[in-house]
Amino acid sequence: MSMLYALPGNAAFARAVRRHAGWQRGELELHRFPDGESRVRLVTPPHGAVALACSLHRPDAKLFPLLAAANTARELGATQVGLLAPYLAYMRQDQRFRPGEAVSARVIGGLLGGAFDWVVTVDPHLHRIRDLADVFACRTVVVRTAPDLAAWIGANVRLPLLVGPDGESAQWVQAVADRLDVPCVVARKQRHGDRAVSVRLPSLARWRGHTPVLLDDIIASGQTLIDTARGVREQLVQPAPVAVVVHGLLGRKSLDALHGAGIARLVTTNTVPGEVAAIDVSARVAEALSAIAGKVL
Ligand SMILES: O=P(O)(O)OC[C@H]1O[C@@H](O)[C@H](O)[C@@H]1O
Repeated sequence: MSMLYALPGNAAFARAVRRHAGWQRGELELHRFPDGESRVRLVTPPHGAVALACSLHRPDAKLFPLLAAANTARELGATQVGLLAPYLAYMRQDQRFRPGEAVSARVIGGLLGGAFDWVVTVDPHLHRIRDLADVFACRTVVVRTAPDLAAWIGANVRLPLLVGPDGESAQWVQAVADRLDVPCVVARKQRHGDRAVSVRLPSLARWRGHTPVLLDDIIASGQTLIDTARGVREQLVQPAPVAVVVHGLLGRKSLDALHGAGIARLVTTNTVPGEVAAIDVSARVAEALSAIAGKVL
């Protein structure tokens, strides 16, 4: 029997995955003490293969409970302990940008790779580090969302022109464009700070009448897509752009700013819960989970 426990905030995604995979629900309780420490309890005794579901948006406070739960599952007899992290944090800090900086992608890979037998995640931000296996000591499985993004665009957007805001987005843009057989362009981005970017687009003149679809892997402050939308609208006044993103790490303020920048509609997958998380990737995540757990057994 395989069991899936959800860390707080992950219940809906875990439920959907369990339904597809036929895994049993494990109940997990998390208590925060007044001093900020936490206590984890696996209310349902673990047995067989165990997975913990925890999307690692705003990761720092989630990491201790996650490691404590993994350790406890193992101590109490789980035959394998895996992590289902629909969003994997810290992949963007993949080099020492300034002397003395931590390469956080390697730190998180070492930490989670040492605690879990395997990790299943969705479209991690792999750029300079090409393969999760280069930073994780355990097995890793990457679920690609291109089929889901393509299906949503195909069903909801008339005459799409895919627009990637920077070179890093090219891998996602190309994969979706190939599936839909639609045109795509990729802009150039310069980052000046956490919330300051400038995006330079190629000429879009030949795509008049197409609906621009801004496509990216992550939306955090929203500035990348805001600046891309501004550039697109200068060239293609109508129809207004839509934005399709894998991981929505944004709050209400950024959402308002995106609509203010003229983005008609923004959708993300449900790797991070939120009001625009309309593209459900739980079925293929469930498939990956069962496949890796089956291999390890
Ligand atoms: O501009 P915000 O939304 O803050 O950050 C998201 C961008 O930062 C990049 O690493 C991502 O690939 C995405 O293009």
